[in-house]
Amino acid sequence: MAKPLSITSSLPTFSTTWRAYFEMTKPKVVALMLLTVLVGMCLAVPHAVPVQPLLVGMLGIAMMAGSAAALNHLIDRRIDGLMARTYNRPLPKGRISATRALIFAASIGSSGFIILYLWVNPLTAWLTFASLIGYALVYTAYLKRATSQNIVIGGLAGAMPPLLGWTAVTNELHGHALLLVIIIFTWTPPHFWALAIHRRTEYAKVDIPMLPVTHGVEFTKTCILLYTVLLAVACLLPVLVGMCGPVYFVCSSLLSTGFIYKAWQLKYRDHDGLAMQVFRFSIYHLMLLFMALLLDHYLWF
Ligand code: HEM
Ligand SMILES: CC(C)=CCC/C(C)=C/CC/C(C)=C/COP(=O)(O)OP(=O)(O)O
Repeated sequence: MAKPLSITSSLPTFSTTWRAYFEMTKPKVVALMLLTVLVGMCLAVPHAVPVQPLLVGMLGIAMMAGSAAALNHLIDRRIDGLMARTYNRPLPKGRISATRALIFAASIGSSGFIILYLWVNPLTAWLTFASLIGYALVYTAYLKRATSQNIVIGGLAGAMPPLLGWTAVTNELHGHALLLVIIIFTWTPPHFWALAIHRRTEYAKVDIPMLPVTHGVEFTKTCILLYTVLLAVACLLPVLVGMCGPVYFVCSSLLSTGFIYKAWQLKYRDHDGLAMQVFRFSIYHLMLLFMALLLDHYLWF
């Protein structure tokens, strides 16, 4: 017997709509960014971080990063709808309209800016705003479609969070914070190009000039390997300037060795699945590296 037709089951509930908005903020990416913000805050002062910049700063930066991510969903809705990895996102699936997405991004972005400006400091508010523009407009709307170096240049916006954490607490720029930015900046290409190798046919289909599409898989694998070596050098800089001690040195050396080994395997051992292994490894690498910075800081002082 045919099942009775349910009208209500196809209507969006409060919880599915809420989940769709949440999904647009790229919560897992923003969560890892917030860890790097926290580390920037903790390393900025030898004592405990004051509660106000800690909580309010994290909230404001999270809101503006979430807004940048929602704008990325809005700008990319057409190509997202054509790629297997992204076709199910709220905008291409019609779970949220473009107007509502824009209102959502503008609301959380402007609220985040006001929170940072009034209750943290204007320097952090403006730097976070620059990161938002860098990711949502410069990278997404322009670089992504214009050059195979899109994520190298655009990666600067995603690398900013530890500096934002630092300025939230001190209200000034410092060379040590820039070293943390350099680490994420050199980490981004191997992080993303590994995924881009795996998804190259989809990027080619929508005419996005990602490196494996424009320069081929072998060249991209070589670049990934070179960037993991560059990243290993960048990871040593905090030790060389006396910012970090032996705990960080040991942990970061192990992580660098692991990442170079994975990238080496990707280049010289041809087997399916290695690219995604490198991508997943990159996420654990960054998370553990920043946890090591934190551990070292509190054991060192
Ligand atoms: C321009 C720079 C970056 C690009 C192009 C990029 C690209 C990507 C892409 C395409 C994914 C999606 C993978 C999927 O849907 O399965 C992803 C996942 C991820 N990225 Fe990045 N990324 C960048 C920077 C960053 C930064 C700075 C962080 C953190 C500090 C980060 C953390 C993550 C995490 C945690 C995931 C996994 C998310 C999940 O499992 O849902 N990424 N990245
Ligand atoms: C204010 C501030 C700190 C801003 C940072 C914003 C932010 C969330 C950056 C994340 C970088 C990222 C996930 C890029 C992927 O975009 P993509 O379009 O290449 O990937 P996609 O196809 O998965 O959307």
